[in-house]
Amino acid sequence: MSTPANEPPVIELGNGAVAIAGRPILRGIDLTVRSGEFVALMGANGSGKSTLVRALTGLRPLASGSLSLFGTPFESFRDWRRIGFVPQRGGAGSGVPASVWEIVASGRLTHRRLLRPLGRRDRAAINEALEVVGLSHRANDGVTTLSGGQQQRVLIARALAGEPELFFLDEPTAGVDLPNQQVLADTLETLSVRGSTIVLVAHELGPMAPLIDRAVVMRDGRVAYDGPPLASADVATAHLDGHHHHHHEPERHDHAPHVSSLLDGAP
Ligand SMILES: Nc1ncnc2c1ncn2[C@@H]1O[C@H](COP(=O)(O)OP(=O)(O)OP(=O)(O)O)[C@@H](O)[C@H]1O
Repeated sequence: MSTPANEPPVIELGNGAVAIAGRPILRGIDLTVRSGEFVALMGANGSGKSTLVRALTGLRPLASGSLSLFGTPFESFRDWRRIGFVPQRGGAGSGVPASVWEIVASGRLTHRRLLRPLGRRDRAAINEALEVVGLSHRANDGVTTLSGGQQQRVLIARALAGEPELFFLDEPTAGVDLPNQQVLADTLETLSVRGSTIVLVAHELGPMAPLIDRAVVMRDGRVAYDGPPLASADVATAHLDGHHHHHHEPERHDHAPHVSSLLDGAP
C-alpha cells in the first residue's frame, strides 16, 4: 500500500488531549496514520483506546491539540462518508429487532440523497458488504437471531456498505468465537488489500496479528509505544506494564511492511 509522497496523512493528531468531567484522560498524543496503513491500537483496559478513537472521529471533543483528517483541519472536515466506524458491540441487537439487511443499509445513509429511496448502486454496496462478511443468506433475519460473532460481522458490513476509505473498529473480536474471529480477519485482510486504512482497537490480535503494519500501545492516556508489531502484542503490554513507569519516546516508523510480505512469512 505505497502512498504517493505528496498525499497528506489520513489522520494527523498533534499533542492531543481529552478530558472527561474535568479529569484528564488523554495527554500529549501524537499520532499520524498514512493511507493504506493497518494500525492496531492496543493497551490495557482503561488506557484510553476507545477515547482516542472517539476523539479521532469527533465523537469526543479534544481539550487541546490539532487534528486533521485527510489533510483537512477537523473544524472544516465534512467528508464523513470517507470514514467508517464499527463501535464496540454491547447493546447491538437489543431493543428493536431490525433485520440484518436494515442494519447494513443504515451504513449507506450518508451516501443517499435526503429522502430518496436507496438506488441501484446503494443496493449493490449493501449486498456486497453482506457477501464480504459471509451473511448474505441471513439478510432477512432479525439480528437478534444471530450469534454475537455474527452480529459483529453485521456491524462491519454496515461500515463496509458506506465504502469508506478509513475504518475504525473498536474491539471487534471481543467475546467472539475463533471461527468468527477468522472471518473478521479475512474481511479486514480484503479491505486492507483493497487499500483501505484501518485503525483497529484490540486487546488481543488473534488471527488478525499477521495483518498489522504497526502497533500503537496506549498506557495511562499516553502513547507508550508506536512501531512495528512485536512478536506478541501481549508481550508488549506486559513489558510496558511491568517495567516502565515513564512513557517511551514514540518510535517513528514510516516504512511499514506490506501486508503481502507479512503474509508471505517475511519477518
Ligand atoms: N464517559 C466516560 N465518563 C467517565 N470516564 C470515562 C468515560 N469514558 C472513558 N472514561 C475513562 O477514561 C479512561 C479511558 O477509557 P477508555 O474506554 O478510553 O479506555 P480503553 O483503553 O478503551 O479501555 P477498554 O479496553 O476497557 O475499552 C478510563 O479511566 C475510563 O474510566
